[in-house]
Amino acid sequence: MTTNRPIVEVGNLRKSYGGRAVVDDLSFTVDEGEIFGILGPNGAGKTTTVECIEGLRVPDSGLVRVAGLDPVADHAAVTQVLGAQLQESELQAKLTVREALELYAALYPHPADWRPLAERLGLTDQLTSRFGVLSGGQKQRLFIALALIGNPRVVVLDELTTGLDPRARRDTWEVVEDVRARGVTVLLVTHFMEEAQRLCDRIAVIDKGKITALDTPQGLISRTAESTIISFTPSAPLDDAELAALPAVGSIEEKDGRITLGGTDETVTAVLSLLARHRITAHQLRVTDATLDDAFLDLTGATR
Ligand SMILES: Nc1ncnc2c1ncn2[C@@H]1O[C@H](COP(=O)(O)OP(=O)(O)OP(=O)(O)O)[C@@H](O)[C@H]1O
Repeated sequence: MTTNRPIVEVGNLRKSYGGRAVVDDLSFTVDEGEIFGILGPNGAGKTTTVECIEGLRVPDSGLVRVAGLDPVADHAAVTQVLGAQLQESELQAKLTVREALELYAALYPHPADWRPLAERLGLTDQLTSRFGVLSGGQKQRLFIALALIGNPRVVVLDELTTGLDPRARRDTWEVVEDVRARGVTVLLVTHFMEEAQRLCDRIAVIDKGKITALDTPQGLISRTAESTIISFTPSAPLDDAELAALPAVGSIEEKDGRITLGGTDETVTAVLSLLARHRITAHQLRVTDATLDDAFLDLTGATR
């Protein structure tokens, strides 16, 4: 449940390297209790943006606030409200899960009790295991536990499920949903559309350092020119020109007698009346929504 009160504010953020703007005038806010996604192609500036929010990089200009604090000037205070996922190289292989939890809990004045946290993240059986022998999924669970151990109000998860198998990825999603259900705001950087579509309340799509769209997953999908895909096998041949003349038709493909059209809801009605007019039956008629994948490719100008 979001509160519509911004807990993260980014205004006209700029960061350049070697004279090249990698974050170019970014502005957005994240509401308390929200799962906010940042999507974008490689090198788009996602990590640079979240590291400015974490106070790990100093912006060239612009404003960043986390719970009203400046992540650079008030860095110590920000680390008390913001939990960030560690990178793998930041934990020693010989450290056990229990030692890591105790070590990180000691860094905070009011840490969460690590035992229920470990239990919730399914780490209880691994407490005596050394970090170096954990599976990818177990390591990610530990990183989430360590990001949450200081009882943060905001947690930043950057490429959380990269390298995980589908089962571990789904388990991790449930953990993220559970974190949010406890009122923690989640800032999620991801390359996985399914992950963004399932988890995020809103998504900022970043390309070449700029926001190209900011909306709910469904809102982003409905911006694509072809929000609906219609496919069917007609009982008799259909004239391509007649199909192309239908309202809002984008792409038309024909393979082995099966026709696939990209369009909108309006196109579906028009296809059905065209078929009825010609007394043609549509076998195996399928109407599906475009996915966030399609929207992402449209919004970042990438090719399918
Ligand atoms: N410290 C640095 N010095 C020079 N260039 C940098 C530095 N950090 C990032 N960059 C460049 O800034 C651009 C944005 O990098 P960033 O890591 O923010 O992208 P990203 O969107 O997180 O990419 P990815 O999805 O590949 O992780 C890249 O071209 C990168 O090479």
